[in-house]
Amino acid sequence: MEKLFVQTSTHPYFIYTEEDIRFSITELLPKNYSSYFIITDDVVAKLYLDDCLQNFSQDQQVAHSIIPHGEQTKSVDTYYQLLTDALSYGLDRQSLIIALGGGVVGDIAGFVAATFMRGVDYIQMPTTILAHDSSVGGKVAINHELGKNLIGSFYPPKAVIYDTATLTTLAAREVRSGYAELMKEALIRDESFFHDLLGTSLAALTNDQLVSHLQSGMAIKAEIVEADERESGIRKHLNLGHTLGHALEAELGYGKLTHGEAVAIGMLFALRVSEKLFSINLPYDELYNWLEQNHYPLTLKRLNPDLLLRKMKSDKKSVHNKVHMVLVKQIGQIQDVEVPDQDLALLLDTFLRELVIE
Ligand SMILES: NC(=O)c1ccc[n+]([C@@H]2O[C@H](COP(=O)([O-])OP(=O)(O)OC[C@H]3O[C@@H](n4cnc5c(N)ncnc54)[C@H](O)[C@@H]3O)[C@@H](O)[C@H]2O)c1
Ligand SMILES: O=C(O)C(=O)C[C@@H](O)[C@H](O)[C@H](O)COP(=O)(O)O
Ligand SMILES: [Zn+2]
Repeated sequence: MEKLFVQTSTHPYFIYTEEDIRFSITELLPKNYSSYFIITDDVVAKLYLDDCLQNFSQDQQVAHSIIPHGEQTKSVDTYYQLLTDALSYGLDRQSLIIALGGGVVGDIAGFVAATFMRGVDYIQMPTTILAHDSSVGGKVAINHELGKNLIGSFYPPKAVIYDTATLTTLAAREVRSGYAELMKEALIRDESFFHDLLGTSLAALTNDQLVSHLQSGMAIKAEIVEADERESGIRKHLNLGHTLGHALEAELGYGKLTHGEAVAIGMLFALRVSEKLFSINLPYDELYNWLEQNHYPLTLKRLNPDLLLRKMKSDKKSVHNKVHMVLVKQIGQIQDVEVPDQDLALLLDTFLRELVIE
């Protein structure tokens, strides 16, 4: 079993990664809890809920709630429903919440844990490639119509239990989505990882490749969140591609693009802006070609740039209503830069012309 340690301001935790580890949850928990509340979505429930329930004996109190799959579920309504469920199941402060699913389940279940009775323990059981990122670091949130993850908290889990066997059932689109965040981690920290990914065909991905990429990605993520848990400095680097990415997700309607697809377009934009503002050349074409060869959607319907800009300003990195973008000086060298409105409008307009179809 692979074990990665993460220190936080409140407690340390481990990320356990292994095939079929979903059958050994209770051995990895820090203590016995008064009750267990599994939160999952309808797709994951059909595949893996029974396997998780098998971990518990008859005399343990275990409840579960199944939420609809997809980004639209990361809403205040679902959040409220989950709190109601937790209350009606009789959860108390010694209960454990188990987030079984992708980033949507992880983010909303984590936010329920952060706020139920002012905070109860929870663990992450990621089941998507993308959730190698979302399950680590304790950012938990729900969306607002006006922007992504605008209601949330920093609330680290007590453990991350990552069963890589569950990734075999992912749709190709979700594999792509997860690889966008791996590409992001490579761009911000590790040039050889970046070239390794550029040489990877997602259609021909082997299990060994996947596991090695996940280990590299999680090591980068863990190192950054340990150094800057609450995003006052270098954690912003993990937001590469997200300023435009999140704006696209909200403006197009949650779930139209997957998070990773939106971040992929956002990373291309961040590279273009970096090239212009720093007068340098970056591997834009290499990234674009890799995304195209792996069938990422790289065209967009016509969007109102003013509305998109407004959404970019609702990003949590904005200060005094000015957009801040995470930019690339060279692979592994990242800078958070305030981009003046006029420059941004011009750069966005040019960029969108390359991508927009009628
Ligand atoms: N907290 C963070 O640090 C952080 C980091 C990155 C992304 N996120 C958030 O994560 C979310 C995206 O996460 P995601 O891409 O995992 O999306 P998701 O949770 O919606 O999962 C994608 C789809 O795959 C299905 N699925 C999940 N596991 C499966 C499996 N093993 N087999 C088959 N189908 C499976 C789900 O039902 C869903 O339909 C976004 O809301 C994003 O904002 C958060
Ligand atoms: O962990 C982080 O920090 C990240 O930025 C990881 C991102 O991949 C993730 O999408 C995160 O939720 C975005 O954070 P936000 O603060 O912009 O909502
Ligand atoms: Zn992300």
